Amino acid sequence: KVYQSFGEFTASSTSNYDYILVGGGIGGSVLANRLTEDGKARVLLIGSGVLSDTEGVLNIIVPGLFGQIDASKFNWNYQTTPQAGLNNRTLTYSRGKGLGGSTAVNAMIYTRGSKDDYDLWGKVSGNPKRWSWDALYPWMIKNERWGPPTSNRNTSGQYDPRFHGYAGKTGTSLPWGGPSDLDGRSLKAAEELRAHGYWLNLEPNDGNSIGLTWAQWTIGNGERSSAAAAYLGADVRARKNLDIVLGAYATRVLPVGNLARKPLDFRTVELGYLPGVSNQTLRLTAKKEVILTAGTIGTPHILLNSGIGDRIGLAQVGVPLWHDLPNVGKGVSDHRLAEWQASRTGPLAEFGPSHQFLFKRFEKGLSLFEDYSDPSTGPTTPHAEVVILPSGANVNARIIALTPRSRGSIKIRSSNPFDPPLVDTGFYTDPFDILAMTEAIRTTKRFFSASPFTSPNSTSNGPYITGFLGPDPDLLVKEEFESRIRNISAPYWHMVGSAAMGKSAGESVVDADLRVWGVKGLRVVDASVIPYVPTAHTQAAVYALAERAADFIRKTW
Ligand SMILES: Cc1cc2nc3c(=O)[nH]c(=O)nc-3n(C[C@H](O)[C@H](O)[C@H](O)COP(=O)(O)OP(=O)(O)OC[C@H]3O[C@@H](n4cnc5c(N)ncnc54)[C@H](O)[C@@H]3O)c2cc1C
Repeated sequence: KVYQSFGEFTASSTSNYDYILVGGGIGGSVLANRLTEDGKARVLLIGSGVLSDTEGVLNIIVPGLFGQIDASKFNWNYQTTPQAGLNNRTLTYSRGKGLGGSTAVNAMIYTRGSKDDYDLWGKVSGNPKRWSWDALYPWMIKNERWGPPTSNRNTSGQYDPRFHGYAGKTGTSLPWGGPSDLDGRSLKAAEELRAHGYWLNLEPNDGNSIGLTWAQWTIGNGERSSAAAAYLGADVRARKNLDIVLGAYATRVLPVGNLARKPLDFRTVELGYLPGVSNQTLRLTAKKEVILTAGTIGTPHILLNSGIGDRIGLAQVGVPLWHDLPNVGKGVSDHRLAEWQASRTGPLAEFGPSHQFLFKRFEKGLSLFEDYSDPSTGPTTPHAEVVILPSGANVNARIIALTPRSRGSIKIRSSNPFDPPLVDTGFYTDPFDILAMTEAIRTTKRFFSASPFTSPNSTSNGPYITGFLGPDPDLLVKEEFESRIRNISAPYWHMVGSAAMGKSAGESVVDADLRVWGVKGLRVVDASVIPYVPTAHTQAAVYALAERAADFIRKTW
């Protein structure tokens, strides 16, 4: 049953659930579906925020209306702390609030990342049989339902059908339109620059994403395939063993049973409304376990509010300590994005999403590697991504530095669980990262300097690219260039690692089974357990992780 309000739920609730899932994003939606599909376990999924059902909301469903989603309803709109690395700017940090979580508001780009990214999870967790590219690949396939774009255009030569799933839940497809004039030039430019490490990569999602690729999207049958749309359809909502409560906010998890006996057993969840609505709270205890699925910001926020975290940090804000776990909320990593533009001539006909992305690995001899070790996870891993986006008279390049060394944190500001957390992205606090962004911009500049863009005959009016508008590291003095980069850089909302998996409590928050170290009854299944940000947009990795986790959680019980 779906309870549309917390009030409706509190009137009839019982503690009759095997699993309580806290947060309705990817982790919550996937687990709610998979843990109830055999009809045996009873599951409660706690949706979040207020008015959180995303079903039937046109601006969410129609991919082209992405820019018009009501952020006041469906986004937490966290504010970061002033960022020293961004000239002390404070930024809004987006996280989805409705059912489907961030997949209801995200940009729908479908990229899995590199084989080496996933193999690192295996190394740091000590369990490569569970966490590695090869171990997770079947779960990527299980998640995916690939289909043609609704324009039914010819897409041959734009992907490799061997690397996709066709019977899963999340709809994926190539872009509706294309190839455009710009796409054709990009293909020729990649070919021309082969000796410099650019080429066409037929399939970006086969474990090696390096090259110019056709964009893939989590769009199925022309609609956004959010986690809620894909995993919580009418048939799933109708299951007798699944309850979904919307408009509830998890404040804390609490221990049950003998509080003098360690490890403490954290199977109780405390729920409330967001402040200003009601003071009513409700406590529910799961029979088997509580699974935090509240995302990279929500999950450490709940853990810290519960007294699970760094004892010194908790004492500073007056939260009683239940369990000292120093790494909660620490060591988060995220991509930084710079918008860079070139002006263009030629047809302006198509305004819409990008058709192509460029993933580039930096060449070995670059001077930045003389001073800094390479943080990339291995040879299949790119350092930079360029989302190529025609926009009126310009070509926008969304440039993403994919291998950050800087780390940020999620902390709590007070002992009031309703207070928003302190979100510190830590951008550009490690000097490598600004050099990496500089190189990423040079990568973009070189690409757009290829003859298909710049030769006098490339369009009837002259060159297609007529000039670079973005800050140019080869024209500006270093200080000015870097200051401009710090002014224009923004997060790409791919934060992970705030409750990272690892081999011990001294270095991580959860074990390879995603159980919180040192306590019982509590697991985390969301982006916060991913130890280092993959060199990709993160949703595909979280879907694979959640599918994998659903399977072993079910088998454990
Ligand atoms: C604006 C934006 C654009 C993005 N674009 C892309 C993209 O194009 N491609 C891509 O691959 N990735 C993209 N991402 C990232 C991707 O969507 C996330 O990595 C992914 O959704 C993370 O999944 P999650 O389950 O960990 O958390 P989320 O999807 O964030 O879900 C967490 C859920 O928990 C709920 N919650 C939090 N706190 C509480 C609480 N106290 N009580 C109850 N519920 C709570 C939240 O409301 C939310 O529903 C984007 C993200 C954003 C925000």
